[in-house]
Amino acid sequence: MDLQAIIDDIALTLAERRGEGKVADYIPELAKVDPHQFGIAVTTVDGQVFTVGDAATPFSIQSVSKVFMLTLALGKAGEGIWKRVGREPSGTAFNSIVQLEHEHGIPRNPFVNAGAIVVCDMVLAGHKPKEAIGEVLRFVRYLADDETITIDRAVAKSETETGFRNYALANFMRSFDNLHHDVDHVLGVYFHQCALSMTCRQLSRAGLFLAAQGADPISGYSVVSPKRARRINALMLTCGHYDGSGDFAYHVGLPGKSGVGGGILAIAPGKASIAVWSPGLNKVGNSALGSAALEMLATRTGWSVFGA
Ligand SMILES: NC(=O)CC[C@H](N)C(=O)O
Repeated sequence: MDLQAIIDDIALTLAERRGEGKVADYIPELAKVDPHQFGIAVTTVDGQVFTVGDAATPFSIQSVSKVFMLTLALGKAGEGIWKRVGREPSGTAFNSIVQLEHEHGIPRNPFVNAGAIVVCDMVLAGHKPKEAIGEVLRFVRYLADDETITIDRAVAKSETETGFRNYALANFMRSFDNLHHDVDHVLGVYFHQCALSMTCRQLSRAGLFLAAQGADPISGYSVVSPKRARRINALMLTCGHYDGSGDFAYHVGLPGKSGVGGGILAIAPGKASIAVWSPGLNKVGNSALGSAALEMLATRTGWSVFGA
């Protein structure tokens, strides 16, 4: 299979649709991003990397970071985390507050904002916010084997100034005792993790352990157990695209996690880790062209967890 030819052709086919969708303008800093950008990076489990388009341009990974935070929290607190956050698809928007009241401050899953905020609270345990942010950055640099990855302070500041809904979610959960630290501290960690700035190439490399039973096939280091990798993939498949998760599974058939920066990390277990980026979002807040590109890639490679 000629992966380079496949992604070259996908980029060419989608060229005329560049700019489709709407950038996430509720975060002022993200509203400035040129919507015509588009990139794909595929890192295979045997260590080859294929890229096309703007795969070397850093972008705000936003909620894709929730996969790495969940991995960290599971490492720290183990399966005990599931007492404070669920594992079911939400069927609601990523920043929805309605379910939280019915479900007594326990978010549906770790990938909606409320769930990710609880996960931040877990990672914060025993740390000052700065140390927790440092831990996240170190972890992602380690996974991507790239010390140049940074957090975009302007994006973190922009969200701190305008993240009213996230403050509402956090305060609400605090009232149910499902946050154990200061709301400002927890959100400080949350906004900085969302502001991680990475290229498609770095992101696909960072996700590779999930395609390889939890061990980095390039360095040989174990990141998580095979069972844990399988479970994180299961959550990405069922919850990684919010109320678009069913649609993504139907069209792409791979575990995936999206972010409002327009990035998507998709995992083809046993095959490859794929990052796509295009800032224009569809109605549910997932990259419009990124989703289309992944559907084409999954179709042409036969990479689907539901059979070729
Ligand atoms: N879906 C997303 O990427 C949302 C993340 C964003 N930082 C927010 O909290 O709204």
